[in-house]
Amino acid sequence: MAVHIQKRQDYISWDEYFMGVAMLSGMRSKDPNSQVGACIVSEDNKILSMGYNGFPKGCSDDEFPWAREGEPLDTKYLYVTHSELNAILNYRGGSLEGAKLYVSLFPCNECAKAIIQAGIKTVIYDCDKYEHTPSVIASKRMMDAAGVRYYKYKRSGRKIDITV
Ligand SMILES: O=c1[nH]c(=O)n([C@H]2C[C@H](O)[C@@H](COP(=O)(O)O)O2)cc1CO
Ligand SMILES: [Zn+2]
Repeated sequence: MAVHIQKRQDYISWDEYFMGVAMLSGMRSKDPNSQVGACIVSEDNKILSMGYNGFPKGCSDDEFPWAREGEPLDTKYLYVTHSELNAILNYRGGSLEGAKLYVSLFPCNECAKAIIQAGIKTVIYDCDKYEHTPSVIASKRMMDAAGVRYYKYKRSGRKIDITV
């Protein structure tokens, strides 16, 4: 008689998988203060794109500034591309209509515009450390108006350990 072998039970969930991929992408960031990662997923759970915050192509990580304070031209803010925008721009396959975005930090107002216009319908975020800033308040206002759903990722507490 055939022996029935049960499937593994401790496999990671879709949410752990996609937020894990977003966080892993963020580990590529050179930003000394905030490493942000994003992962765009189709409605049927296929990964479409990933991104992290960094300077645009050709703009050297060693020459452009990483400072948070000082003259505007001497800070990172005028130069850095956010993880969500990078993930949207990295996708060359066509439409993102109806897609989901996993991101380790709540999207700012500029990313919210790109998310809405790209047709992304759901945002799953981890940290919301800038929730009281005008940028994030405006972001939520726009996503509410545009019908983009957003919800906080529920951390499972599972430690995902990969040795590479
Ligand atoms: O949605 C976002 N996505 C994103 O990639 N970022 C990036 C831009 C900067 O490199 C960094 C924020 O820097 P800081 O926390 O030091 O202000 O995170 C920042 C936001 C703001 O919410
Ligand atoms: Zn942004």
